[in-house]
Amino acid sequence: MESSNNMGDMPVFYVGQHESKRSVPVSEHVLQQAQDCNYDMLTTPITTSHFHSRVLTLLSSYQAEIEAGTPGSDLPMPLLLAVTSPWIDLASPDPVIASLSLQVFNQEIAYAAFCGVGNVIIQGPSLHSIYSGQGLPQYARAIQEALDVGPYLNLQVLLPMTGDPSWDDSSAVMGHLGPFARSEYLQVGAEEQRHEEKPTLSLPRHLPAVSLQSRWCSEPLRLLVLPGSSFLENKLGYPVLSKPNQAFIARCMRLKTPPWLLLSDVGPIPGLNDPDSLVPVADGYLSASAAADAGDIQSPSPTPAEAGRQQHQKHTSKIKNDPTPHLSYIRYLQRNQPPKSLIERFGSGYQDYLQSPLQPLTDNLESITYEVFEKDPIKYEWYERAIAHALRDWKAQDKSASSTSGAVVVAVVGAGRGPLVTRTLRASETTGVAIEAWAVEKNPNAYVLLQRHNEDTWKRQVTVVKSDMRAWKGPHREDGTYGKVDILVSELLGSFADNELSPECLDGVQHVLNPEHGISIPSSYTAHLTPIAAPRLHTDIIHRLPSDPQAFDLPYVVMLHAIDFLSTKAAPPAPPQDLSQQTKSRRKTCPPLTTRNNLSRMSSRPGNSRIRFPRNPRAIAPPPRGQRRRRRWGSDRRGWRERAQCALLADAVPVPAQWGKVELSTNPVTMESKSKDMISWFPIFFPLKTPMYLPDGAEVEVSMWRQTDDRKVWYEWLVEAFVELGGRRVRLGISEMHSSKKSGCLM
Ligand SMILES: C[S@@+](CC[C@H](N)C(=O)[O-])C[C@H]1O[C@@H](n2cnc3c(N)ncnc32)[C@H](O)[C@@H]1O
Repeated sequence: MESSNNMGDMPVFYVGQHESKRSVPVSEHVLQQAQDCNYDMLTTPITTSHFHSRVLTLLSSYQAEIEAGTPGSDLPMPLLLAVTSPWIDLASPDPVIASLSLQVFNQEIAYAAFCGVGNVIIQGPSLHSIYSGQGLPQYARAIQEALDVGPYLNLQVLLPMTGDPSWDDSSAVMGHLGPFARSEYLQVGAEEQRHEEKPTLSLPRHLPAVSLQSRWCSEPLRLLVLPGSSFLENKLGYPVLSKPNQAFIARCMRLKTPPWLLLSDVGPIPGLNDPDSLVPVADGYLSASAAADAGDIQSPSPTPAEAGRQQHQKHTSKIKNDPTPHLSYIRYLQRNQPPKSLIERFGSGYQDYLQSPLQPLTDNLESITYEVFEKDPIKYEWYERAIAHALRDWKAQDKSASSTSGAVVVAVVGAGRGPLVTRTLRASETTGVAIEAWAVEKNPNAYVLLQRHNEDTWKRQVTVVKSDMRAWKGPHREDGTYGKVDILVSELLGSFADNELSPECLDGVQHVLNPEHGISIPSSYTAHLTPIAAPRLHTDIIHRLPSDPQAFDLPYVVMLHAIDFLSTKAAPPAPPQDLSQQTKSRRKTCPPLTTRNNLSRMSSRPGNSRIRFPRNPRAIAPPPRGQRRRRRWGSDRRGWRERAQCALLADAVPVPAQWGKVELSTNPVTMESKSKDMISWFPIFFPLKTPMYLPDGAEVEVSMWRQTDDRKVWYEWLVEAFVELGGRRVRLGISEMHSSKKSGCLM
């Protein structure tokens, strides 16, 4: 499809067409017509209506036989030589219906596999079986069996977006086997509920709460079904989607693997009866009025009669010239997606991509890695501001400097290829405060570049030292003594504040700091932690297990994307921090936390931390070093009676560094306001081998240890879940103890 936009920066929509009662077999001609209309995919039923009638006849004669006499347990089940459809009920509590459905299903799968079909869409379990749990295991078993029958098939299970039957827009499938289940197998109340069950699933006309939408975005969503009933009509009678539905689609389309869109029951493929007719291509170029939002999005979903009337009106309205108005609208949405942001463009290859944390202390980074760091459009700018701020303060407060010349001594420790040195020199120039600049780097290859920069760019204003900062004695003076440093600039903040071992490194260089006025930039930093659901990441790690049995015992650096925050309750504001205290110590224990997203702060000090995620978040003072800290969080109430999928413990960190008023943050709650577009750090993700299921409102308690021995540093983590029952706190589950000792960071 041509476009005036740069399509490389736009999400791509793959749109298919589905007719639940497709009468015409999908021939080459049909495919050709669909392609001409600008559809990317087409569904084809594996069964025919003739087959469906045969199964129903078979079932009724079998049931008549049962009524006529008592069937022996050895009576053979109806034998089927057939294929399947959405009218089977794999999760039926009635063994006859379940068995019949399974036979039909297996035939369908086997035939699809034989035909070499790649993707099979399977009706999910009914809402009743989801709610009651009845039949779900046998449904899961059937899917497992299907995977064995067709190991190369992609099975796509259709599920309702919400468990509330009022959201469910679909009409009951004629001849569905479910209602034939015998009453003795149904749980009390199930019969009454069953008429509400809608065996199709789709984007409802009115979306559920944002928290539930987020949950779906964290799932491996492959297909988004847009039934005709999810569309509204605007003033001109054109089908359009409500604003929330547009927003949800836009959000899904920005996922690393965006789902395909399936337009369901929005009319037939046009022009099939007239091979010579010219079918207009749905290219998405709609007039503003044709694509204008509908005014009344509160109107209920149409009844079948309403839907029929609407269908009729469509044919008589202005849109009759567009035989595929729904497709035209979706293509219009595609054309009008906002271009990708800076972070989306930079991070497109990194989204949900698990990486082992770098170890810049043991490994010598390559030039290309430094190059990636240096692409950050914010970090270096903010450092320069902070350094300028510190220099101005120095002058304003008339503090004595550590150099013999009176210049303020600034040392960049861990200088890499030198971007912070350049920024330091620039800050000195703009503030007019003279400095004596030092650059310390242990990577011998980066050291070569630093020397070259000093010759070519910095006009020999910098003294470059090749040394581990822990072994550096400070600025070497002509008389053979070692001086002190006034401002120590470092950038050793890993994803969890210290996976680059900044505590160890910075502890080892503290002795060079001017004891009276010396300051560190950053002056402090804080790690945050929050429980998340990340089913895609979990699956990814499972796939690594055959080649890496320790795959669950490793924290991963990852640009989190398709995840869901499990606790998003508001918490009381944090008490003010004493920044003057923080200027001397770069690692204050964290203040009590509280943010909109309940990200819990952790100190990056070595030692143990125990964090609970409370039902009603409370501020809790940090404990003395080495002791446990307790915090709790509650999982959100989502109005979804099922349990939350899994509580993978979580990252997060963003390590906000703070100098004066300058802060960097990768905390999702504050990053926009503090350092929008910063791309330097991704969070770290602590996986759980066995995901924990959390009912609404459960409490998650996290214990985390930062362990060290003489050689390395590693983490250990464990998660517990609790619920309150009759006023008592009951443990629901506990994870394995995970430990990254085997792949710890070498000191
Ligand atoms: C994350 S990189 C930052 C580099 C540079 N400041 C930048 O922003 O591009 C950290 C640097 O610190 C260096 N480094 C790490 N530990 C060190 C240590 N103990 N002594 C000296 N340099 C160290 C690494 O070699 C690496 O060049």
